[in-house]
Amino acid sequence: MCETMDFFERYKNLKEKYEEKKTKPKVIVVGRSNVGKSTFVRLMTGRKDIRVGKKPGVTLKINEYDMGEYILVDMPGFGYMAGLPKKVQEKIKDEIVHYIEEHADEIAAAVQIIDTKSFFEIVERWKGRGEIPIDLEMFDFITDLKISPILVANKMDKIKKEEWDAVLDGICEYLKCQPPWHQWKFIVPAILKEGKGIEEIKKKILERVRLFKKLRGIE
Ligand SMILES: Nc1nc2c(ncn2[C@@H]2O[C@H](COP(=O)(O)OP(=O)(O)OP(=O)(O)O)[C@@H](O)[C@H]2O)c(=O)[nH]1
Ligand SMILES: [Mg+2]
Repeated sequence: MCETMDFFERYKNLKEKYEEKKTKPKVIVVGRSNVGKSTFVRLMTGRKDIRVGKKPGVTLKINEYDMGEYILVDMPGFGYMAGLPKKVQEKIKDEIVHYIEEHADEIAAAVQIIDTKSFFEIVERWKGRGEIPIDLEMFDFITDLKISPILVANKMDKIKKEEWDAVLDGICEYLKCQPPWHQWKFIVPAILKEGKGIEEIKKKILERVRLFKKLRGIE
């Protein structure tokens, strides 16, 4: 899928449409439950009322935060959520998918966060069951809609420093992107609970938002 990520072309096509409707671009934050989405949104907004928690399933609603240049959208997690029936989990996933489809033309970037250590274990478990791992399904879904991804490999404090490159290259392979990982500008290793990686992610968000606006003729 990496070869087909022609976002420039997409933005250009959208320009005409958006000359009429000049809404602020959105930046969505997606990922499984408990990967650190709200930790990230808290860091970005400085808002202490945003709940983060040890158990999966803390955020159950889609929350939008005005960041000035764009709207940051905190999403509930998809996948397992503590104490929630499967039916509710499915409903939440449907809401996320619906939101992304409905607003696809307004979304300048998607910050997809993974818990790097459990990512491998979960992907293998799903594959073993013959299912498409939900993280990979989400990445495909976003890039199929031609939304520019920023993949945050979070909780890198759980990985030994000398294994970082091999682990990040492994993620690339799962995403069907040729290693080495650092040639793909959309992958950012992070330790969000310590604020590490946040500046790099901010930079990438602003690059995408500004390009999106420029090509849409906003400002
Ligand atoms: N070890 C480690 N833990 C982290 C890191 N970032 C966040 N966490 C912890 O992971 C847990 C979940 O964080 P949240 O930000 O609530 O995760 P979320 O993705 O919003 O979870 P849901 O709302 O349930 O979908 C919290 O206990 C955080 O402190 C990190 O870089 N390293
Ligand atoms: Mg949350």
